[in-house]
This record gives sequence, structure tokens and C-alpha cells, in this order.
Amino acid sequence: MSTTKKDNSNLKSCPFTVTVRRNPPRRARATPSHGIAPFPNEEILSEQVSHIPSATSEDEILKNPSSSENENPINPTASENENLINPTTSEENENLKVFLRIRPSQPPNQAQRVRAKTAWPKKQTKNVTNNLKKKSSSSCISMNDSQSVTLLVPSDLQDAKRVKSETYGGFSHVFPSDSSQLEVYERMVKPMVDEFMKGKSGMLAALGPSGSGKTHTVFGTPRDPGMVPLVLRHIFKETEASRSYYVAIFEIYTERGKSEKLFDLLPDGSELSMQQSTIKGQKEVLISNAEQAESLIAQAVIKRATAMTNTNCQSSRSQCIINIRDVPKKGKGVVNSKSSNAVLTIIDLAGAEREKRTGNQGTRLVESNFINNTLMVFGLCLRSLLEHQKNPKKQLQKHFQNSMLTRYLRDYLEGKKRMTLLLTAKSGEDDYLDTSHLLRQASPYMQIKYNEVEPSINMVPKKRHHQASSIIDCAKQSPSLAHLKRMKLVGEHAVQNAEKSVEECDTSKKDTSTVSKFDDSSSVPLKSECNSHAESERSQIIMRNFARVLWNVLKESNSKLKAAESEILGLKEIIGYEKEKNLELETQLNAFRAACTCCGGGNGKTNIEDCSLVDLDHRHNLDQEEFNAESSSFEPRLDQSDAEHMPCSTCSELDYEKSDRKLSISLSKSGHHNALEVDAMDKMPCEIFHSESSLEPSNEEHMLGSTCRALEPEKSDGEVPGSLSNSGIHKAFEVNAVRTVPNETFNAESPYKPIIDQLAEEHMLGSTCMKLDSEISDREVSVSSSKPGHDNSLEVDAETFNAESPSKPIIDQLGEEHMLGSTCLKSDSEISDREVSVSSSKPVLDNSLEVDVGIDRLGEEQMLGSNCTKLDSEISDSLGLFIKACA
Ligand SMILES: Nc1ncnc2c1ncn2[C@@H]1O[C@H](COP(=O)(O)OP(=O)(O)OP(=O)(O)O)[C@@H](O)[C@H]1O
Repeated sequence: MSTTKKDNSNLKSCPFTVTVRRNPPRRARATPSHGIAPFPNEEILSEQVSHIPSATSEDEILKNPSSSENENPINPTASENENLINPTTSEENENLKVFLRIRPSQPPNQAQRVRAKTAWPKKQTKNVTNNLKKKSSSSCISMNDSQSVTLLVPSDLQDAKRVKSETYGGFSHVFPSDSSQLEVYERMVKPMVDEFMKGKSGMLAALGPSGSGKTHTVFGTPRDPGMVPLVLRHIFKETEASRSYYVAIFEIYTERGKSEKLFDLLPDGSELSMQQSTIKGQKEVLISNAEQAESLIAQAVIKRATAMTNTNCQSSRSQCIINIRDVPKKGKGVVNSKSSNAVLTIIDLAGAEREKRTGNQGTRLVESNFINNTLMVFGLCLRSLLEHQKNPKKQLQKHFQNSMLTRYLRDYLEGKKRMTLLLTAKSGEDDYLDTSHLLRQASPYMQIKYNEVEPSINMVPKKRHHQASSIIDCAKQSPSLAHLKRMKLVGEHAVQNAEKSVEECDTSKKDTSTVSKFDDSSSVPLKSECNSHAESERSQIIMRNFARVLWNVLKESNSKLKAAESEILGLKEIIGYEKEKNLELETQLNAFRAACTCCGGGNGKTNIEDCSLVDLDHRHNLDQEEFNAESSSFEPRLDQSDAEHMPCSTCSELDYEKSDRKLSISLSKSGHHNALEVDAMDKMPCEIFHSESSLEPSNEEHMLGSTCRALEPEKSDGEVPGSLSNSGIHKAFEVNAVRTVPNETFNAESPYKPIIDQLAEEHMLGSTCMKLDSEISDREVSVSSSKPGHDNSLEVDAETFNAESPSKPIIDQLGEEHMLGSTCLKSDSEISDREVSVSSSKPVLDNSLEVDVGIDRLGEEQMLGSNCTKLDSEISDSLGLFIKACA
């Protein structure tokens, strides 16, 4: 009652309320002039309430429904005051009925509790908490009369957005927050049920934001049953012995937002499928009493997908559809005039959700998107229907195709069948946006007219009579012609009815798809004719569509085939090219082998003259596998890809101008360690080679490239042996340049080992691995690369005459690539005689090339390709050529 008082006060203030009409189509309709009480004052309301059966009088209502509607004192639509309270006139029946139910605001502590239980605490911002405090203190919606409401803008929004209050009218009825389930049933659902009992199909859909009371209205609670249980109670009270009902209940749900799915909510129900507007495999349960039906519904509700959100602790995550179908029982030749296949559909739509409000995340958010999307499509369908009705030039859009729900409800959404909408709204201040959105969206739907709805049951026998009489003739004609002719007999809505009858046949077929107990003696011949007719048409359509789809698929696969063919051609070309390349490489390899043989193979010392014949320009093209396969003691092992440019620059530059010398370079790679060791052993009194340098992995990159070592054995004769070994994972490549000159001036040996990390090797040798200038003294320089296990090391040892300078740059695997590639060694032996030996050995798993230059797998190709060993051999041209050949 307190709410009523509040509503009354709101009513008084109504004339002073500024009404903002944002969009003309949304404008509230003028209040009908035919004597609607402006607002149900307290007396009227109390009178109404007294009429509305309480829990005790419920049975009473259900006891007397068989009495004529006009005699039913409980049904306000039939009472004398009907027009005063419920403005549904025969005219208005043409329109889509939109009811509005306002949910009572929750007590603050209850609201708090709901949120405390929420699964998404993170999204509870300060604003929400503040709003919570304000909540229930004031209402955002006030009833003007039983058909209109005013939406009051909360003060904070008023200030911020200068939004004004809005009035929405024209509702079939507005249920205040204190209205009971029975009242709602009586006013809204009972007329539908009555029509259903007469054989008219009908549909009721509950629409509204999350937590606004849709599920409560549709299903209710055991103590306060909702529309579905009340409908079932009603129909079973009224049921004649010859009638039975089938109940089907299913939901449309999205699983992780992937696709929409249908689930049968009946016991033993499973996933269903949908073809066009028909649900396949849907079960129906024959119910014989209200208790059985209610327990069935209760079980289904338990099975339904629900989850906790910030707005509702048990929020529906799916669109739930309940079908109650009226099927006449087998009678002994008695035809029930009321027999029909009318279906009463009640839909509890999932609530529209605003992310801010619900605080949904993850799966909930995906579901939320699905729900909102479906509702949007639902709204679009109705809007399109409205626009089409207003302006027939505007085509009826096929929005219904965009969701399962709308596909299923196509007839309703295209205005072919009557539907009723129940809008549920929350009245809290913080619910303003939700409520405003709902009313703005849905209130125009009440302008939708039903001019082309299916004929009532009274027409059916008539129509069927005509049909029956013409069927015999029609059977002889072509099915479609017969069909059209048959439809012409129906009357002024001939064409419409022609379509409808086919649809009806379809629908009846749909409806009876899974029911085995169907029997109607009166309509069996007609039905079977109709069914076969529809069946053939449908199968034609299906076949046509199937052929079209098949054609498209074939076209697609044909184009794919063509693309694949052209790709194959391209690949063939590449293969041909690769083969050519391979052949070329093989010839080079053979030439190389010949050259190696001339060197005596293995560790034998190089015959410079012979080796000079070997052309090393293409060594980087040599395939490593081929190398490995037949590498004897004299085979440089080249890396597949990394070594490509290594020899391109200056692997080693040796100037043997005056002195004898020995140069050895070795690269080893073992375990996870890569090292490039450069040992320069010179026989010079090597002040130069007294340093030992170990390079950290990260910094190694250019170290050898820049200042590895410069050796210039210019005066002495030299011997340069090089070796590369590669054993399975173990590879070693050694380059030794040994120059022996009787002049034993230098006793210093300078083995210096810059140790370079795998990653850094790439450029190390690429720049200036070593520059050895042994201008005066004889010396011995050895460069070796070995790679045992996963360990790579490149060692360059340079030994001068007597002095041994321990300088070993150890370079890691990846760094080898350019280290040797640029200036690994540059040896110029201009003046002195020298001996260069190149050897590569590979005993099964072990390859070693003991030449002057030894390069690891990764680095070999480029190293030797460019300037691995650029021997300025004015004295011996063949030396340089031979070292190239090694690559
Ligand atoms: N008229 C009402 N009287 C009493 N309680 C109500 C009423 N309407 C709703 N409620 C209560 O409000 C809560 C939310 O209602 P309900 O679950 O029906 O909302 P909903 O619109 O179905 O939400 P969703 O779309 O998230 O499923 C429930 O606890 C319900 O009992």
C-alpha cells in the first residue's frame, strides 16, 4: 500500500513533469479517451486487490473458469469495469500487447547480500557501493495510470547530462511493484490461455534487464508460482476428458560464445538441432495433471543454465522456451470442435546486461554478449515489422536469420501469429539506465498490428471443409495448382491463407514431429494430404537448396584445385632448379676431391702447385652432407646455411713476406660451448704474442673482428698447415700455417685464445678474425676449429719462431659465421718459401680438416667463400687458391 501511495503522489506531480520525446516513433500514445480511469486510486486498487484471488482464493478462480468469460467476476477483462481498468478493446486486440511489470525494490541489506555473494567482486567499484547506499531510497519509475509510467531521472544524471524525465504510455497494463503473480496471470496470461483453449496459438515473452523479475514472473517459486505453473493449473482444471497436453521445454544457450546450442530440458533431454525454423529431435511429454506438469517444469528449471552475476545471484544465461501443445485425445468417432494443434509458448528471455553493471568477465562476459546480441536481433525483427507495417514499401528485413531464437519465433516476429510482451523493470535509481533503455526500445512495439494472424479455431473446420471438398479434384492436378485452387476457396484472405495453410501444415508437422501418440480421426485424411503436399514442396526446396550449396562447394573446390596446380608447377620449377644446382655442386665436389687427392689427403702436406688448381669460388655452394658423406682426411666441412658468407671477406690474411712461419687456426665446438681458438705460433721473438684473451660471450662479436691479432711474417719461409675436423657433433677445423726457417730467432710462442660465444661467432670471423703479419720472423700460425658434442671452439694459434704466444680467441658457435667470413686470416707469403697443408679427416663420426684454416660447420661456407684465407701468394699463387678450395 505504501507503494500505491507513493504512486499516487507521483501521479499528482505528473502534469508538471517535463516530457522529453527524443524520437517520434517512441512517443507515448495518447491516453485512450474511452473512460480509462486516470490512475487506479486507492479504492479502485483495493477493490481490484480484493478481486484478485489470494492464495486461498486461487482454487476458486480455477474452479469456475468454465463459466462464460463475461460471468467470471475474477477476470477483470470480463467485468463491467473492464474498460476502466483494462483498456483492451477489440480494436486494441489487433495490436501487440505490451505489459509492464515493475519489480519491487529489494531491501538494501538483501541487495547487499546478493552482491556479497557475487562471483565478480573485482568490478564492484566505489560507484556501485555508493549507488547501493542510495538504492531503494528513491525510485526511478512512477506509475501515472494503469497504462503509463514516468521515468524519473536520478539527480546525479540530471545534473550531469541534463536528461529530463520521460513518459511512456499505451501499455496494455502496468503492474505495480506490489502486484502479485495471480494478478499478473489474470490480466495478462489468462486471456491468452482462454484463446489457447479455443485453439489459438499464442506466445508470451518476458523481456527486461537482468534481475528485473522475468524468471520470477514466468516460473515463480513453489510458494509463489509463476505464469507457467498457473497456466498448467488452469488448463488442467478446465480440461475435458478428451484433451491432453504435451509439454516441451528447451533452452538456447551459447557455449563459450562459440555457437548457439539447443538443449532439451526435459528429463533425459539432450542437445537438439535446428533446421531453418524447425527443431529436430525435440521431445514432448504427455501430461495428464497439473502436479505432473509442475514437477516436470521444476526439473527443467533446475537444469537450466544459470550463474551468479553482480545483478542477480541466479541469473539466467539462456533463452528458455516452454511449449504447451493442445492435442485432442483419441475419441471414438467424436470430433472435438475445439481440437487443434494450438501451441501456447512462454519464453523467459535472458536479461539484457550492461557490462559495467554485471561486472561480467570471461565466460560470463561472452554469455552476456550472446544474450545482448540475441535480444538486439529480437528487437530488430520487431522494429522492422513495425516499420514495414507503417510503410509497406519498406521491406520486412530478415533479421530473424541472425539468431536461433528469432528463427524459431519467425512467425511471431513477422506478425503472422499473435504475441504478447511482458516488460519487466527495476525501479531503483541506479536502474534508471536499464529501465530507460528497455522502455525506449520496447514501447514502440505496441504499435505493431496483427492483421494477418492465423485464423481462429472457428475458421478451421470451415476452411478444412473447403479443403476436404476440393482435395479429391486437386489430387488429380499438379500439387501446387491444387494447393492454390484449394486456397482460393477459403475466402477473402485467400492468398494469405494459402500460405498459412501450408505453414499450418508445416507447423503441425513440426509440432508432431516427435510425438507418436497423435491421432485425430476427423482430420487424418486431410492432414495426410496436406502433409504429403507440404512434404513434397519442402523436399523440392531442400533439394534445390542442396543443389545450390553443392554447386557452390564444387566451384570453390575447383578454384582451389587450380591454385594448387599452379603451386605444384612452381614447386616443380624450383625442384628442377635445385637439381641443376645439385649437379653443379656435385661436379664441384668431384673437382674438389680430385684436388684433395692431389694433396695426398689426410694430414699430408699440401702440394701447393696442385692445390692451386682447385677453384674455391663456389665452395660455399657445396653441400655439407655430401661433404660429410665422403670426406676423407682431406675435406673441409661446410655449414648448411650459416657459413655462407664466412669466407667472403678475409678469414685470414697472412703475410709471409720475409720470414718462415707456422700458422695454425683451429675452431672447436663441444657440448654447449663454442670456442674459436686462434693460435699463432711464430718463431719470432714474439713481443706481440704474449697476451691471452678470453672473450665473454656477449662481447665477443667484434672482438676478433677488430683486433684479434695481426701477424706479419714477412721475411721468413713458412709452413701453414690447416685442419678441420668434424665428428658427428664434434667438428674441428684447424688451420695451421707453419713456416720453418732455419733462422731460430724467436723462441716465443703466443697462444692466444679469444673465447667467443656461440651467438657472437657470426660476425667475429666476419670482420677481422686475425690478421697475422709476420714480417720479419719465421713463424707458425695454427687456426683450429673443433666441435665435440655441442661445444664449438675456434682456436687460432700463432706461433712465431721460438716464442709461443698463447693467444686463443675462442669463438662460440653462432659467432663463427662472420668471424672467419671477413678477415679470419690473411696470409701473405710474398717472399719466403712455405709449406701449406690442408687436411680434413672424417672417420665415421669424426671429421677433421687439418688445413691451414679450420672452420666450424656454422661458419665454414662464407669463411672460406670470401677471404677465409686470402693468401697473398706472390710467392706461391697456388696457396691462396688451395685454401679457397678448402671451402
Ligand atoms: N515481483 C517480484 N516479487 C518478489 N521478488 C521478485 C519479484 N521479481 C523479481 N524478484 C526477485 O528478484 C530476483 C531476480 O529476479 P529474476 O531472477 O526473476 O530476474 P531475471 O529478470 O530473470 O534476471 P536474469 O535475466 O538475470 O535471469 C529474484 O531473487 C526474484 O525472486
